Amino acid sequence: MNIEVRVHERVLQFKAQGRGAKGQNEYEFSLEFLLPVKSEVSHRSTQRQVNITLRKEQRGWWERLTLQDRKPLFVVPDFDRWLDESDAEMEIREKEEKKEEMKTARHEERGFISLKRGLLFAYNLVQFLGFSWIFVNMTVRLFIFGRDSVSDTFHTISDVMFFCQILAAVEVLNAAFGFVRTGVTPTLIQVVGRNFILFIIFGAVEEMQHQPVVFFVFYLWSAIEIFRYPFYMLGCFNTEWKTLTWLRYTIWIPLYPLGVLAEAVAVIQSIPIFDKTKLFSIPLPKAVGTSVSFSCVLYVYLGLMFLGLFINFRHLYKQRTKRFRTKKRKAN
Ligand SMILES: CCCCCCCCCCCCC[C@@H](O)CC(=O)SCCNC(=O)CCNC(=O)[C@H](O)C(C)(C)COP(=O)(O)OP(=O)(O)OC[C@H]1O[C@@H](n2cnc3c(N)ncnc32)[C@H](O)[C@@H]1OP(=O)(O)O
Repeated sequence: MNIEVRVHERVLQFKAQGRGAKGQNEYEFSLEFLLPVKSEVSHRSTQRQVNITLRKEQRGWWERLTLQDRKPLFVVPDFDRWLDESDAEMEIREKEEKKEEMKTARHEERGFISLKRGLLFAYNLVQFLGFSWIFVNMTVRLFIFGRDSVSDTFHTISDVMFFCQILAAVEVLNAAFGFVRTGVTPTLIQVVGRNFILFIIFGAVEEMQHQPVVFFVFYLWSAIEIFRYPFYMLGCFNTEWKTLTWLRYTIWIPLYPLGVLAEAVAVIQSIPIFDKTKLFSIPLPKAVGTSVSFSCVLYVYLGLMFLGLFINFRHLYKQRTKRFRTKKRKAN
C-alpha cells in the first residue's frame, strides 16, 4: 500500500492506493481540525486498516473535532477508545488513588520491617546477655571454686537457663511465620531437644542436678550462643564482622557432637533414677497391674537424639557452605 499522510497547521491530508469500497483505487480525504495539531504524524498500516496518530499542539479539551460545525459523514468515533472530560478526570483520580495506596503500602511495609528488625534485635540481645552471663559466671566460678563449682552449676545457673530456653521457643515461631529465612524442623529439633534435657532430665530429677554433666551441657550450649546471637544482632542491620561469622559457622563442628554426647550421658545417667523412683511412669490398665517406666521413653529418645544430630549437623553444614560460598562469589 502506498500511503501519503501530511499535516499542515490544522489540516490532515491522506492519500493512498489500495483495495477499498471502490475496489483497487486511489483513496483520499482531508480533515481540518478545530485547533492546530503537531506536524509530526505517525501511521501504521495492517491488512485491514491504517492507524494515524496525531498530537494536539496544545493540551486541552476540544469542543468538537473539526472546524466545520457538522462532522463529516465518514468520521465515526471509536467508542472503545473514547474519553470525555469526566472519564479523564476519573482516570487521573484513580491513578492518584492507586499511587497513594502504593505509597501507604510501602510506608506500612517499611514500618513492619523496622518493627520486625527491632524485635529480632531485642530478642537476640536478651539471649546474648543471658548466655553471656551463664558462660562468664560458669568460667569465673570454675576458676574461683574449682571442682566444687561444677556440682553447683544447676543451682546457680538454672534460673537464667530456664528463662533463655523458654524464650528460645520464639525461634520456632520466627521460622514458622517466615520472620527469618530458616527451616522449622532444625529449629524445632534444637529447641525441643534442649528443653527436654533441661526440664525433664535436669529440672524434674533432683539427683541429676548435682551431676558434673550439667556443667558440660550448660557450658557447651552457652559456648555457641555467645557467638550466634551477636552474629544475628549484626545481621539485623545488614552488618557483619568476618571473625564472628567464621566463629558462628565453625565452632558448632566440635561443639554440636560434644553437646549431643553430653546430653546422651545425662539421659543414660537418669535412666536408673527414673526406674527407681517411677517418676513419669506410664500406668497400664488395672488388669495388667503394673506400669511402664519412663526409661522406655528415654531409650526411644536416645535414638531420636542421634537422628536429630544427623539432621541438624547436615543443616548446619549446608548453612556453612551456603554462607562461605556466597561470600566467596561476592568477593570475586
Ligand atoms: C520435631 C521434634 C523432634 C524432637 C526430637 C528431639 C531430638 C533431639 C535431638 C536434639 C539434639 C540437640 C542437641 C543440642 O542441644 C546440642 C547443642 O546445642 S551443643 C552446642 C552447639 N550447638 C549448636 O551449634 C547449635 C546452635 N543452634 C543453631 O545453630 C540453630 O538453632 C539451628 C536451628 C540449629 C540453625 O540455625 P538457622 O537455621 O537459623 O541457621 P542460620 O544461623 O544460618 O540462620 C539462617 C538465616 O536466618 C537468620 N536468623 C536466624 N535466626 C535469627 C535471629 N534470631 N535473628 C535474626 N536473624 C536470624 C540468619 O541471619 C540467617 O539469615 P541470612 O541467611 O540472611 O544470613
